[in-house]
Amino acid sequence: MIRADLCIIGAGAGGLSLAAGATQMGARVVLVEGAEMGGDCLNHGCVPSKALIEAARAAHTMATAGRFGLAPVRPVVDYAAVMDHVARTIAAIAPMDSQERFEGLGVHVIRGWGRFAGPDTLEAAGQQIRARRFVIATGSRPALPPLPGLDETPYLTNETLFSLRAAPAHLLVLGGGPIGVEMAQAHLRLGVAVTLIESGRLMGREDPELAAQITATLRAEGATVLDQTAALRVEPAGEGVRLHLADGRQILGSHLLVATGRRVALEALNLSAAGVEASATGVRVGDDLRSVSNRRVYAIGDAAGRGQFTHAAGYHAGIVLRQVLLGLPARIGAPIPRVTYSDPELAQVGLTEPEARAAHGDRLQVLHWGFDHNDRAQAMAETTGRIKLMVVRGRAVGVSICGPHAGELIGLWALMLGARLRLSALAGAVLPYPTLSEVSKRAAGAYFSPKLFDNPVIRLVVRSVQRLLP
Ligand SMILES: Cc1cc2nc3c(=O)[nH]c(=O)nc-3n(C[C@H](O)[C@H](O)[C@H](O)COP(=O)(O)OP(=O)(O)OC[C@H]3O[C@@H](n4cnc5c(N)ncnc54)[C@H](O)[C@@H]3O)c2cc1C
Ligand SMILES: NC(=O)c1ccc[n+]([C@@H]2O[C@H](COP(=O)([O-])OP(=O)(O)OC[C@H]3O[C@@H](n4cnc5c(N)ncnc54)[C@H](O)[C@@H]3O)[C@@H](O)[C@H]2O)c1
Repeated sequence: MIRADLCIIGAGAGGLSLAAGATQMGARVVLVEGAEMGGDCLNHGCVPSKALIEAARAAHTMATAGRFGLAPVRPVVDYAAVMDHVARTIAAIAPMDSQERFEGLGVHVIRGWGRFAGPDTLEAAGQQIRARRFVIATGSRPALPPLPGLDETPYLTNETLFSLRAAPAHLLVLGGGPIGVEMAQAHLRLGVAVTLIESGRLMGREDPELAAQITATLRAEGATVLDQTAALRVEPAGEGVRLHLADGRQILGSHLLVATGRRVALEALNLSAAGVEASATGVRVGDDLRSVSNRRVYAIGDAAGRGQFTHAAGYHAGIVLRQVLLGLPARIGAPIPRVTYSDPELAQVGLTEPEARAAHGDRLQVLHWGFDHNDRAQAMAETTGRIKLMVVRGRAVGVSICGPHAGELIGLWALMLGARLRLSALAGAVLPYPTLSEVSKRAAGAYFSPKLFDNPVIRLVVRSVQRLLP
């Protein structure tokens, strides 16, 4: 029997953050991992997808160099070599998440699938772990749609896509969320024919106007985007797959990528033995991330059902660390930004315009600023997109950005919303010229422009003061 203060199940983004913090603060920590150290983000998620996107961006820059007066070249793509870049990127980051590093920090790492044997006991790799507190950090897996024929048809998910060595001739992407959109555009730019099939609206969670910009860009780059399109069934067809659509059309592709959402990975845990309640979206927890039915148990990251992002998992780790190590209260509540790494990028923090309108009605003011009015974006010849600020009484309640490096720009707004800063704080700040960050300042400034300019009272005051000045 191994005894510990804290037993963490899952060595992904959330579990590793928590293990590193807890052991360095003096707790006895056991970390249980059934598959690869680093979890989804490192091995099958953020890291490989962003490495592929960067290769695709380089190809796109070459192909569109004409905008800078350089002869555009359509690059010869060595898909296997691109996947080597993806593998090298994972390998470069992996040592930070490795068993050796965590053992060096003092964590007891057990490689095996964890399964509860009671309210305070977990079994893994033939060992029993009794801990004061357990943290479920088991992440999520691809959710497969109930699509007739899928079982008999070869298909890819994010868990197998990055192992391909030859470029698909025609990639069918089922699902137009962040995974589908990012992987569709990356493949398109690497010379692959892409058809994206989405049953609803592409990027359905995002601001409709900005999401439409992404759809338009994908189409302009050559993708076939079939939104509001239901797939009826799928079947193998020679070396590839045939998708039957509800409208009677059939699409033939060489590969099918299923990107229709994620389901939390809780099956292996035998939660009932520990009396831990869960739903389809995750372990049932309060804002303190503590199980509502077993107070020894917490859940973080995708398993907590409160947003599926690496930075959310890291944030959750901090919330639990405070409670289980120091016995202090802590609750989630910070605004969690999200970014889809399409080009242009689509970033969001707080409420979208429809959400803000529903919550704040007539008190809502929506301010815009276009990247076409930004000098740096002009120099980069990347002027597509805009920032939208949802403002209530001088403070932003939500920010949506579609444009170059939107993911870098949204960080400032996560701070503005999290610290409840007024727009005047940003409008009064001096930002370097020429930077993309000026779109944020100009949008904030737009809140004050009507109050300062075209204002008869201000004009009267200025005229009076001017008469008095020597
Ligand atoms: C293609 C793709 C791209 C993504 N891109 C981004 C991005 O750009 N930015 C972003 O913020 N997020 C991104 N995400 C989401 C991000 O990967 C997840 O939100 C994040 O990995 C969640 O971390 P986690 O710690 O909850 O789970 P994971 O990182 O999934 O780790 C869970 C770990 O638990 C292990 N495990 C499961 N069950 C057990 C068990 N019973 N016993 C022992 N071990 C177990 C698993 O093997 C796994 O290693 C992406 C996801 C995908 C699929
Ligand atoms: N850049 C990032 O931060 C990033 C990137 C990738 C993934 N992620 C995380 O992973 C999560 C999962 O991503 P995802 O894109 O798989 O899921 P998602 O749930 O965000 O999107 C899935 C899409 O598939 C569609 N769909 C579902 N069933 C379908 C069917 N049968 N036919 C056609 N379309 C169908 C849905 O309408 C939806 O638009 C994201 O929500 C996000 O939290 C984040």
